[in-house]
Amino acid sequence: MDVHFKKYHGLGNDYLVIDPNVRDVVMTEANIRLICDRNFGIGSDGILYGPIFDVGRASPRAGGASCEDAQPTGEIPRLRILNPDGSEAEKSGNGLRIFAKYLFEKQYVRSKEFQIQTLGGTVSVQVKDDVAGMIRINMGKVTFVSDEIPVAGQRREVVNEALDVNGVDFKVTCLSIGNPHCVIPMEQVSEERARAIGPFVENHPRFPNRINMQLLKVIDRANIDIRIWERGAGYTLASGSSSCAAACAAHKLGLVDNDITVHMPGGTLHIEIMPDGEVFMTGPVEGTFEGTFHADLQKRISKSKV
Ligand SMILES: N[C@H](CCC[C@H](N)C(=O)O)C(=O)O
Repeated sequence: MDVHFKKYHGLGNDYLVIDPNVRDVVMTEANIRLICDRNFGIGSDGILYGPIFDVGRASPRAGGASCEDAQPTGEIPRLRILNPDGSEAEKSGNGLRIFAKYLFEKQYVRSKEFQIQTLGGTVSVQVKDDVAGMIRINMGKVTFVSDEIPVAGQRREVVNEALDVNGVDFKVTCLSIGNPHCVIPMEQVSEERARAIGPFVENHPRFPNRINMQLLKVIDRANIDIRIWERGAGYTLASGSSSCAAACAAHKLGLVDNDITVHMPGGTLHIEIMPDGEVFMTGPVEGTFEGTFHADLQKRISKSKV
C-alpha cells in the first residue's frame, strides 16, 4: 500500500511523521494547519518532517529505503518539528522519541544509539526497547538566562520572577531546552486552569518568540505533576520538553532532587538531571496508524511553497 504518513503518540501527544523520502508535502503554514486539523484534516498535535539529509545525497528510493541508500556519509538525519498552527519548534521531547522509533523501524539507522539534528541542537538517542518502544534521549542542557530563552528585559536568570497574566500576578521560572518554557508552581494544577491562563502566557509580550507553559505541582522530591499549554498547539496530554523544563525548574528552586518522575494526564516520563547539567528523558512511544491522503484532501494540499 502507498503509505503517505505514519501516526504515533507519546503519552497521548500525537504526531504525524511525513517522510519527504517516501512522499513529500510542502510544509507551508496552510498545509500544516489543514493536515493537523482534527475535523478537516488527519488531526495531530504536530508534524514530524524528516529525515532530511543535507549533504545533497539522492534521497533513498521511496518505500523500503534503508540507511545504506540514504546515509553513505553517516550523515546525522535532520528533523523539522511543526506545530499545528504552522509554526516551527526547536525541539520536541515526545516528537524526538517518536521520530527515533520511526528511524529505527524504517532502518534509516543501524544501531540502537544514534543522533538526530533539530533546530534546537543535535540530540543523542538510545532505543532501550524497540518492542516496547522505550526510548531515552539526551535533551541537552537548559538555560535560565533571559537572552537565551528569550525573555524580554535586562539579562538575568528568570527564576521566581513576577509576571502579570491577564491581571493576575504569578511567580514564574523560565528556561530553554532548545525551545522556550514558562513554569508556574502552584498548589493545585488542572486542565481547566491550564486552558484559562495558557493562551495569555503563550502570547505574553515578555516572550518575543511566544512560550510553552507548565503548571507545576511538586508532590515530593522525586515526583511532580504538570499540566501543559503548548506554544502553537494549545493544551496537550503530555509534553517531553515540558517535562524536562518543569523538572529542571523545580530542581533550580530546590524542590526536587536529580531523578524525577513527571506525571501528566497522558502518563509519566522519567527525567534525570546529570551533574554536568545534561537532561535525560526516558519514556514510551506507540504507533497508531499509517495511511494515505484521500484524493480529496490531496487536492486541498497545496504544492506551492508559499
Ligand atoms: N509546541 C512546542 C513543541 C512541541 C513540544 C512537545 N510536544 C514535546 O513533547 O516536547 C514548541 O513550540 O516549542
